[in-house]
Amino acid sequence: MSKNLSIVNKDLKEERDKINFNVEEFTNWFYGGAEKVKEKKYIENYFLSDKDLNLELDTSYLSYKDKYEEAVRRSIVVYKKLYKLHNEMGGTHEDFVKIMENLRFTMGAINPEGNPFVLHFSMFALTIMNMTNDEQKAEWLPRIFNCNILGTYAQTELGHGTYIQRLETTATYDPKTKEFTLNSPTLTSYKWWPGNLGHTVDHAIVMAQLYSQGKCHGIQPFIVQLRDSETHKPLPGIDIGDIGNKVGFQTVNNGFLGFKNVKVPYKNMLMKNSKLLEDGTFIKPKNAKLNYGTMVIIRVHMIIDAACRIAKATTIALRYSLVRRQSPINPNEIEPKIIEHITQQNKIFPGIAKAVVFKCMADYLTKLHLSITQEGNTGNLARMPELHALSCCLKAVCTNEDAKTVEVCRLSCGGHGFLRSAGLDDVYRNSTAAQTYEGENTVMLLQAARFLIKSFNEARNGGSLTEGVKYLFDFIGRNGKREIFDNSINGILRAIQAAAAGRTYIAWKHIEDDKRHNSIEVATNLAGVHLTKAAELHGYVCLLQVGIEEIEKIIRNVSPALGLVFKNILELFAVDLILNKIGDVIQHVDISNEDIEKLEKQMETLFKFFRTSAIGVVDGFDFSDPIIDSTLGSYDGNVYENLINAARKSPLNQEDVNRTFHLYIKPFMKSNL
Ligand SMILES: CCCCC/C=C/C/C=C\C/C=C\CC/C=C/C(=O)SCCNC(=O)CCNC(=O)[C@H](O)C(C)(C)COP(=O)(O)OP(=O)(O)OC[C@H]1O[C@@H](n2cnc3c(N)ncnc32)[C@H](O)[C@@H]1OP(=O)(O)O
Ligand SMILES: Cc1cc2nc3c(=O)[nH]c(=O)nc-3n(C[C@H](O)[C@H](O)[C@H](O)COP(=O)(O)OP(=O)(O)OC[C@H]3O[C@@H](n4cnc5c(N)ncnc54)[C@H](O)[C@@H]3O)c2cc1C
Repeated sequence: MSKNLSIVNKDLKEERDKINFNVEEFTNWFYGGAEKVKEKKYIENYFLSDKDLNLELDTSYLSYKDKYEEAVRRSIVVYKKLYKLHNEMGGTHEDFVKIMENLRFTMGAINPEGNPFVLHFSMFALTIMNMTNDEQKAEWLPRIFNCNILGTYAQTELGHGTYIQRLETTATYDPKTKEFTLNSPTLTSYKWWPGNLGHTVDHAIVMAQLYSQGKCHGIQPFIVQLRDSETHKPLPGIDIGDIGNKVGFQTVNNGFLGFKNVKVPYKNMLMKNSKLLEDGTFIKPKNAKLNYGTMVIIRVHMIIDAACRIAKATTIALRYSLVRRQSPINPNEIEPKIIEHITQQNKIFPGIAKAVVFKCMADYLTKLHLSITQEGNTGNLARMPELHALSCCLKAVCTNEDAKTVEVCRLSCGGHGFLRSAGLDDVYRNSTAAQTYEGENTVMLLQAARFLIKSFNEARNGGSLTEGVKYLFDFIGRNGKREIFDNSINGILRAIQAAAAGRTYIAWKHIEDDKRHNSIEVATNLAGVHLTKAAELHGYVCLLQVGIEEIEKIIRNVSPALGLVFKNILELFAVDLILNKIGDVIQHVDISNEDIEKLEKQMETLFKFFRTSAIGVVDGFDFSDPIIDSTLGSYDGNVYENLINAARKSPLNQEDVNRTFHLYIKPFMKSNL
């Protein structure tokens, strides 16, 4: 960790002196090994030490346009260095991936309001890598990786983001000219939202309804050039621009795009899945949802992003809570560190546990995605629905928890948490954006619920279930009897499983009852609230189940002292979860008031143990000061010095008297109204 060289606040030093495990060992786990930590530090320092970035400039005070221009300038500095480093490292694909993984953190520090090139290296490149045939790969990939072209992923339209079957952009094929003609037939068919589209990129993957031989063949991806390679002027027929100010992501350059008779060559339709013969004959893919593959990959990646945002927010909140003193607990004693207030522990400690469990889930899901993709490459698509359901469910649950936790961290910093310099606002804005992009979270939960209902029917009919939903058998096997609660970690898991299965049953029954008077679709809509609750509970089941399995493995491989910390973290996650979901649990589990009181007591005991480890864990997340970028969360804990120094940098403080005094205030004060 690049630690601040200033003297560490004595309260924080005292906390660190009490840490009873090896923080570095935790860091090595979080980043996947000592070698990876070394790489991360090297890469971080390699980029952040570059004076050309001019990181001294606080971009939050700039205008909208200046912010964008500075973000582009900084990104180019970074990407030039990226290619230099890539060559130095050996220039392999793995080297590139290593740098990009580490840039995830570094880019946030360089462009706190978003990266105007993020889609090029993510959704644009991934779609071309995964949805093209060999010829197309050979044509496009070198140009993408050399940045000779810059691209984005243009799917969402003004009228439709969720129900992508109804996208309106058309691509009509003419076998005589071997070209597609792209059109935006209505205002609502304008592309709207794609990141980096407004003024940055010159190409896009455009999702459009394919028309050939007089028939519509559904949405297909096309590579479309939007701007001239020399002048960057929009090409004929292209109406393009920035969508304007947003809640966050100010420098991501989200854009709009309309087409009027834009010609695209035959070879630009991505042909790995669906195929169009030159004469216009359409050949269906093995599974129509293969064209949704890029969204699945990104949803999987979003779990680690959520874990990192929570890790960052809890690092800020905890460090601040260990140096901030307020309100004596015993009237005659000195004011304690605010972390001594148990409510403050309740705000921050479960968040730290979530970061760890989400990281376990991200690792698990990444491996699952890899194995299901490998199966897919051999033509076996059987597990695609399972992966889709799981990635939708966890994308929703983890980003919802993320936004909630980051906001609680902000509240836990009191007034100072509301300052931009506290560093929580950009984290929150990114968290809340993630609840919407890549599939709105309610919609994602409903997709997961479809899988749950199908699995429930399968279980009722004695069919087979995938591993993650086998708990539905237990529910059906109990035949209406409630699960008996036992206060162990596996007992908590069984209780959450019973709640998830019970809620799935309620939703299923709701649909079955309504089906008598309504279509299945209407009945499903009427059961929507139950369905989303069931999917959410299922997400928690997955998190706890994977958390238990992964943490048991970790405990076997780390020192006993760190093992105890992991055990503590897992229990914190589990007890916090069951207490938060107690209403659902009571409905389906035989749990007494005494059991609940015991859980509440257990939480207090867990807090007591975690009180000494917490600072070690957040230090172990290893966010360097430039990455944490927070007056309240810096390693040295000198929050008051940081706050006043940051305030002094406000543009208003660069002069004693602002011109508005003479222009408006003084005349107003002298006017006697
Ligand atoms: C501190 C460090 C922090 C670092 C953080 C870093 C920062 C982050 C930085 C940047 C982020 C930057 C940019 C964000 C970019 C954002 C991009 C986007 O948002 S792109 C647009 C995304 N759009 C969506 O996600 C659309 C959501 N809608 C859908 O996915 C589908 O329309 C929906 C809802 C799934 C429905 O599809 P539809 O075709 O209508 O399906 P049906 O209802 O007919 O049928 C559903 C059946 O299809 C199955 N299905 C659906 N999808 C899949 C799939 N992908 N795989 C397999 N199967 C699928 C589904 O299960 C149904 O099957 P059954 O009928 O039940 O059998
Ligand atoms: C920051 C950001 C970046 C983005 N980047 C990109 C990008 O790079 N490329 C791109 O193509 N798109 C991008 N998007 C678009 C994004 O993917 C969509 O906004 C998102 O998928 C939600 O779709 P929508 O806007 O149509 O919402 P809507 O579907 O209109 O949602 C509005 C409300 O209707 C509800 N609703 C809709 N359908 C259902 C249903 N079936 N059942 C129950 N409730 C329903 C939703 O739950 C929600 O409450 C971005 C969006 C944001 C905010």
